[in-house]
Amino acid sequence: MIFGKHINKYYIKYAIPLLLGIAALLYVDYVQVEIPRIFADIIDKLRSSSLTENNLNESLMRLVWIVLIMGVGRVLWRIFVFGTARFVEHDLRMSMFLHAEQLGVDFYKEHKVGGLMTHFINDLEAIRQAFGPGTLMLFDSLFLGTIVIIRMTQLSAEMTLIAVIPMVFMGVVAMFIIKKMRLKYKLRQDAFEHMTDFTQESFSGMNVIRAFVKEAKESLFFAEKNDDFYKKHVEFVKVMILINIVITIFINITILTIIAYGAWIAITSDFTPGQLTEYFTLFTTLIWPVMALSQFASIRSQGVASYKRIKTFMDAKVTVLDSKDVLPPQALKGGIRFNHLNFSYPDAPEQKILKDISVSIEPGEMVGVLGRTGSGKSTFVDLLLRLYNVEENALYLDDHDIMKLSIKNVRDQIAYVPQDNFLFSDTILNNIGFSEAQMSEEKAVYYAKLSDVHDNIVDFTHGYQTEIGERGVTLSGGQKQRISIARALAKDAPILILDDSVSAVDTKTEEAIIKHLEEIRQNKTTIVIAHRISTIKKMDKIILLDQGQLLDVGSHDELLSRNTVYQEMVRKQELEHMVEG
Ligand SMILES: Nc1ncnc2c1ncn2[C@@H]1O[C@H](COP(=O)(O)OP(=O)(O)OP(=O)(O)O)[C@@H](O)[C@H]1O
Repeated sequence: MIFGKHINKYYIKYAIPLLLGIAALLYVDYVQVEIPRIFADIIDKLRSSSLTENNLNESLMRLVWIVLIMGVGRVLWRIFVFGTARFVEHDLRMSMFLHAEQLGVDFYKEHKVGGLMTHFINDLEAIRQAFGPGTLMLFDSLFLGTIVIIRMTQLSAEMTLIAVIPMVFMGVVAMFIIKKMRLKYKLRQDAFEHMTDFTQESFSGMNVIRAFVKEAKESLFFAEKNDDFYKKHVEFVKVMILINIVITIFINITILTIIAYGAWIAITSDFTPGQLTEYFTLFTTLIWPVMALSQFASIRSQGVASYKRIKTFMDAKVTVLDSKDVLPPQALKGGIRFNHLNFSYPDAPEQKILKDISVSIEPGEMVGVLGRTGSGKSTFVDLLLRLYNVEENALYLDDHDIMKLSIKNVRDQIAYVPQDNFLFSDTILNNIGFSEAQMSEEKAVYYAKLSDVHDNIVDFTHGYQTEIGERGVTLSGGQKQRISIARALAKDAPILILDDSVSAVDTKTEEAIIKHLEEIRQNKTTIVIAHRISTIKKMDKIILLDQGQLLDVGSHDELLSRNTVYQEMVRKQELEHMVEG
């Protein structure tokens, strides 16, 4: 059993199956205690030669019934308690994923993917164990332990006192060890997280490692993390073993005491051999609740440590949220206005990335964004996607302050080709059709042709059904870029943003794509970040950024006639072009 604000709701949601499971468990415990009594009865009747065939059959029938009830009961509590724990794990994983989708770019900058994966695998498993087997062990040990002790006390209060005193000592010692175990488990999980982080990053950067011939160095680093995890794991296991040793020692001491004391009272009093047998059987039945209690403590301490880690993740603040006075969904025409906008990234508030930007883009305009590397071009478009919060009245979509529009509303109206051209490990068709539930191949072909990638796709053996990524083909940088463009075009949104998205294609392909954009994006706003002036030369407007400042806005001819920085850029690129021949 484990409690916490992210878990408590599941006790209510799954109260019925949980209660049914616990009821089945308690009933099994209740009938189970009857077994020693039946054996004692048979033994005593045998000793006094009063056992008849009828008596024996009756006792055997009772035993059969008890075994049957226990069998059915055990299946029931497995289904209800363990099954519920699986549902809880499933639901919690779902809400963790939903939360992960809400968390902002700043969170993913701070937390590594490998570590987050540990929450979704190991920590959830520890919580499931605490919720399912943990709950079962707690109820089982408390209820079975109590009824066994009551029955043992009825048989011999003195002997029960002797049996229970070591158990109490054992409980106290175990409590100290369990506290230590919780700490060791946390250290083990942290070490595991570091190892997973490192592994994930090494796999992602395998080509860089190979290119720099750094396999040996990486192996050494990995060995360090692996050794650390091994040590932490062994330390944790040592404490687990210690607790088992303590329990075993105390139980054996108690068994020895009971045998000696039981034999003595059997000789000196009217305690019958049947009663002594029942007492021993009850005591052996008591071993399970004691073991279960210690296992419960171990499972729970792991569950609590894992829950704390998951809680930190679940409590991570979603910083980009809809404002309280959010407007109802608006159909946007594609007008954009920056109004003296200043922007700093949340993790570096002192460093101004965009400074006093004021510029307007009319609906349907095709706009190029140009600037040296690091001048703030990606930041400029990221703000349009509402990936970050901006000051009020600093950025407008049509006539609406972006901060007053719902995030969904904003993002629904924008199609985006990211700089890294991320594609999913799925078919090409599903990648192009990402904005729709199920895009027809015909439609995907239309957009692939516009992005000049159709001919490449049909060359693959499985065409549009070709799997991309780990399980499928590896695409070239240019192919990836063009599939990303097709995916964005297929969304057919009022605003389209291409963040340096034609850099990996040759000039001819680039020209073809831009021409297609001009044709199909009439009356829809298109923003293209580029490094090559040739990409944006013919656009309605070019926004020139430099060190986060808006240097100039105008057509190619206007900028060429008045802006020295632009003139210099044109001159340099013409020279490069000539050198490339
Ligand atoms: N998440 C972030 N946190 C802090 N600073 C950032 C973050 N992302 C970018 N920056 C900084 O903001 C500045 C502008 O970056 P941005 O990516 O917008 O430039 P860019 O013009 O698109 O560059 P490039 O042409 O190389 O893509 C850079 O100095 C960069 O280091």
